[in-house]
Amino acid sequence: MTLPVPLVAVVGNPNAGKSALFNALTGARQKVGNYPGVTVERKSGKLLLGDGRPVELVDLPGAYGLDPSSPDEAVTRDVLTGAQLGERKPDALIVVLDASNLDNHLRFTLELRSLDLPMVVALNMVDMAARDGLVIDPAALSAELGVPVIETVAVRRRGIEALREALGARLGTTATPVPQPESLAREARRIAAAAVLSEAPVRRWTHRLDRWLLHPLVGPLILALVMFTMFQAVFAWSETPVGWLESGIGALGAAITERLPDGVLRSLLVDGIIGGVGAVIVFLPQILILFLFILALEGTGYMVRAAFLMDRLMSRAGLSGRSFIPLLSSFACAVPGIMATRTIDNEKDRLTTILVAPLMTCSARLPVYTLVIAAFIPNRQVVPGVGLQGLVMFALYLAGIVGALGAALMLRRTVARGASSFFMMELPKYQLPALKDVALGLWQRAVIFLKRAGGIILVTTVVLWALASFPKAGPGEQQSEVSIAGRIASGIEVVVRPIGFNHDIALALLPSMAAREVAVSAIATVYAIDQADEAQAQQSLAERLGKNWPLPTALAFLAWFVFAPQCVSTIAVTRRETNGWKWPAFMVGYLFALAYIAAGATYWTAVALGL
Ligand SMILES: Nc1nc2c(ncn2[C@@H]2O[C@H](COP(=O)(O)OP(=O)(O)OP(=O)(O)O)[C@@H](O)[C@H]2O)c(=O)[nH]1
Ligand SMILES: [Mg+2]
Repeated sequence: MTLPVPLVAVVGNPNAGKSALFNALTGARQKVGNYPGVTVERKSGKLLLGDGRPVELVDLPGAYGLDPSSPDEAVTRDVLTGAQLGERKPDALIVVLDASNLDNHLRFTLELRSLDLPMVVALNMVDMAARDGLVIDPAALSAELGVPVIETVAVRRRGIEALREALGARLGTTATPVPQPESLAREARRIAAAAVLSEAPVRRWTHRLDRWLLHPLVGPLILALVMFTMFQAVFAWSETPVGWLESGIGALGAAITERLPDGVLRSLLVDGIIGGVGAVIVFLPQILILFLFILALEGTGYMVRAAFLMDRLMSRAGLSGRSFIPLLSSFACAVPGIMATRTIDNEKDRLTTILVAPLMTCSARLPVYTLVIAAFIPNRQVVPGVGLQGLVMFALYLAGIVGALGAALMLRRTVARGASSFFMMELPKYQLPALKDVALGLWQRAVIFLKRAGGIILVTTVVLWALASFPKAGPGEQQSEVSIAGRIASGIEVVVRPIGFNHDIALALLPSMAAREVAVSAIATVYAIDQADEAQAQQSLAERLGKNWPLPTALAFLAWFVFAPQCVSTIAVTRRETNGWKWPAFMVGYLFALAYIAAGATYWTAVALGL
């Protein structure tokens, strides 16, 4: 009977280059199977040491530590502790580290040391590190860790021979037990710092910044502060350009009114197109300011950090960090956001992300929020530098995010039950955003917005204008009551009356299914058609709203727009991405229910508070 050959496991963080190293060491002598009872692949191969001794090498799934957060990681832990069915306990380890990610990867190495198995460290990807201006001293690292450290470039087969030799020398020896440090992360950082000979300034900067920006407590606070500043700026910086646009559009309407005789054509142009579409176009500066922030933050490398910070929170809601980018793009529009979920390979993760994406506040809601806020929330400072209006806007965005996390949590427990996957992202270096990229991004945003205004918003507004203009009101009748649109609105009003909505809102709800901004253009158009006298025509839309709507109604309207699935394109793309009507129907149902409840609760709370 022959003794089994020694078993050596290749371990390390995901993407450290384990498989590349495994391939370089074993060549074509590989066997692929499955661990019994789980769908995790077992890849093993034969390796001949320098003296001809054979060794069986096994390529383990990447892991961040011995505390598993996925089935793959559980297999890694079980193999290492000898608990895995169908595997014997390894006799030695090859620990693979990504040199350019040293402090992160060393954490796992330190944890592995507690297994008391002989080990050899492969300091892999030194080519990438060198490219980034990072030089590491393997001898210093070896002295700190108390194990041999070999520099490798797995994909170029560099260091493979040295690694084989070191393994041969190590195999059969016993590891000296080392006490576990109190904090793995701190010890990993200390060792990494001791082993780094030189670092390009940008890497050093990145590390220093990340110490604060990714700090478990300070990091989220800074993120909240950044978002908060963004919404303050949306109001504070836009005042002047919005004023210009408003007076330009006003002047255009006045000029046409002067030149055309009173009639259907003039009403179409002035009340329908200029009044309606113009009411939406004035929000261009705000949208551009919002995207200026988003694009600049992306350009600096901060957005990925934001995703990293959100990952922990999202995993508690049953979403993975992979959902962050789709959800982030949903702040622009849910349609590209939902399409971006294709990168999520876990079906349940993907479905959950699609279903909650519409809760992220898309830029089409911005005009609605801004209009109502401008009309009802006084423009005063809560504390110096912090405006109340920006604060309310921040709260509305936050409500969407909290709603999404809550909904994800519910969905994960019910219709989208299943394990979620874990995801670790590469953090890029910080840099100044490229001016050209930001400018180009803003330009694209402006074009998208104006195309919407000239396309779907224009068409819907004109249709609404027609429905709101005919039949003509007789003496003593209100046009907005007797017109076709008015009658439809009166029907809808019955349903939405209990949550505090009025006739104006009821009228805006249906056309704003085409595009959310139409809520603004619809109200503007109906007011324009309805205006009884010159004095009213002089008032801005916000002023008129402020006079006509009770505050609880306005707040309920805002709450509605946080949750309502008010957009047919989103429903259509959901149908396409989920291959059927089941999930879009479900989405529309639960979001309308949520919106109705939120608006009702807001209204009745506001009424009870005597607002
Ligand atoms: N430049 C460079 N690239 C490498 C090196 N080693 C691996 N890579 C590349 O890094 C990527 C990840 O390598 P893998 O070998 O798949 O990493 P892994 O550790 O097996 O990853 P998981 O199995 O997902 O945990 C691949 O694209 C490799 O080609 C290296 O030394 N230098
Ligand atoms: Mg691998």
